[in-house]
Amino acid sequence: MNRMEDISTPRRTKEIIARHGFSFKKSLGQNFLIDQNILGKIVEAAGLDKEKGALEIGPGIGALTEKLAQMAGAVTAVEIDQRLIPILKEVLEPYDNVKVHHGDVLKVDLHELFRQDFAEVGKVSVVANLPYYVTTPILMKLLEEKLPLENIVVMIQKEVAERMAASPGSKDYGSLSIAVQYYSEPKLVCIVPHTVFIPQPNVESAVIRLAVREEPPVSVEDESFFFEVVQASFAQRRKTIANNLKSRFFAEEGRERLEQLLEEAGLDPKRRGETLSIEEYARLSNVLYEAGIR
Ligand SMILES: C[S@@+](CC[C@H](N)C(=O)[O-])C[C@H]1O[C@@H](n2cnc3c(N)ncnc32)[C@H](O)[C@@H]1O
Repeated sequence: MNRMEDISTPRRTKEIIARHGFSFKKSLGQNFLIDQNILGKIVEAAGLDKEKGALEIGPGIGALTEKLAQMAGAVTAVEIDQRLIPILKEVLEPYDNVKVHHGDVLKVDLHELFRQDFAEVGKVSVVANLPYYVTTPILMKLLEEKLPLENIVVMIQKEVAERMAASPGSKDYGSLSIAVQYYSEPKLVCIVPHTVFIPQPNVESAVIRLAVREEPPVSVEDESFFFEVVQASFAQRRKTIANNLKSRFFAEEGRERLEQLLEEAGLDPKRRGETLSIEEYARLSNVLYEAGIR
């Protein structure tokens, strides 16, 4: 076999897997990419160059890592499956700008990792074909920890991508849309067919790009209270905001006080959580917070 053939070609992927006797673990969300076109779209969406860094979560056998190594100045990949570490070492050997760490990304100190691995580069992107069983915790960790990121380009389950990018009033709009949009500007890059993976997943996939904001789009008195108000407002989607907030915050204060505060925030108590914009949630949480509601 020609050693220069890309890791992601179906032939080379199958050869690497067979030679190492690797078996896929469904529980780790192992669906490897075997399509040059999709890999190209993912890498292009991140806008990498040799001055920039890329953090990959879950490199698998290195299909995407190889493309990142060709485009970025420094690449760091975190892989949970110990069995993949020697394979990655072997296949990525031609690239001297790649570091592979064994670990669970949810437990890794990412600020420390950034200090160690990205000291020499400017902006950093997260680029990954994420394990679908932990997509939301991984993305929320990346966003909440306020890492110095330019953007996050990830392949995820299509429904989750649609929820992240949804606007008020749509059926997909919910607390995940608001959390993601508080920290970033999401944009769907493309929908991806099952055929680009081995093994093929049972769900549809999409690539999404989150342009990380330097500042949130709204000013809130208390971030965690803001997110609590959002969560509470969507607790039961069919209920009005007044009814949802009543159950969560106004057990003692009473309905009248709640309606007074909603009016102060300029909100009709009969509206449902899915119709409120992020600005309206900010106004609402600030009014409640200043009134001493917790
Ligand atoms: C969908 S596969 C993507 C593999 C490869 N990047 C590709 O596109 O072919 C997800 C990868 O994430 C790894 N993984 C799963 N959970 C992880 C975690 N908590 N931390 C780090 N890696 C994880 C899996 O072992 C697997 O290699």
